[in-house]
Amino acid sequence: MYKENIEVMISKEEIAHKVKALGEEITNDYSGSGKELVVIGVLKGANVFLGDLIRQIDLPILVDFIAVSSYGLSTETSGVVKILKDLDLDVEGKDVLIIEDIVDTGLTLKYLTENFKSRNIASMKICALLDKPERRKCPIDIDYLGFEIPDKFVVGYGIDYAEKYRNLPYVAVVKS
Ligand SMILES: O=P(O)(O)OC[C@H]1O[C@H](OP(=O)(O)OP(=O)(O)O)[C@H](O)[C@@H]1O
Ligand code: HPA
Ligand SMILES: [Mg+2]
Repeated sequence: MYKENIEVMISKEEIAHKVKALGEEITNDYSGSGKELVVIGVLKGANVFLGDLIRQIDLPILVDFIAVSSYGLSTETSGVVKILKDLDLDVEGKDVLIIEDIVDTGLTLKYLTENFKSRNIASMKICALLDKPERRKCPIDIDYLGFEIPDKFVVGYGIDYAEKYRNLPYVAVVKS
């Protein structure tokens, strides 16, 4: 049974309630901005969160995705080495909202925010479902946050362990 060593941390009902609230907040904040809002999901993990969240955003938005490789802290560099899948859309002059599933060390978002700033965007905000502040290696301002969680390895709702568990409808802890 593939779910024998996991324990639910955040239920699908809690997630749904939070996603609705985040969508309403984002809708209110960007209403009447006059610029196109581009919602960018960070693959693979943010795909589920983005899919639910955009249906709670009642605005004319564009959607795109980006994927980066990361090998964590095993080197002296930022830990994020390259873009595996770049954006399809031109974001110059656009309002960009980055959608992440989880912010851990912050290295992925540090790399991405610096990369997007080099593309002459109009503005950039970050929306993350989960935040693990205890793990942070570089400061990241999260504008729209779902849940702050302790330093535990989580899976589900798009988030994986060795590419497994992304399909779980809730966020769970992998029991050691
Ligand atoms: O804050 P950080 O320490 O950078 O960690 C957070 C990032 O790591 C995970 O993605 P991963 O690179 O494992 O790829 P995936 O989204 O395809 O699972 C997660 O989905 C975040 O994108
Ligand atoms: N789970 C899965 N992937 C991750 C996590 C986590 O808790 N933190 C950073 N990447
Ligand atoms: Mg990811």
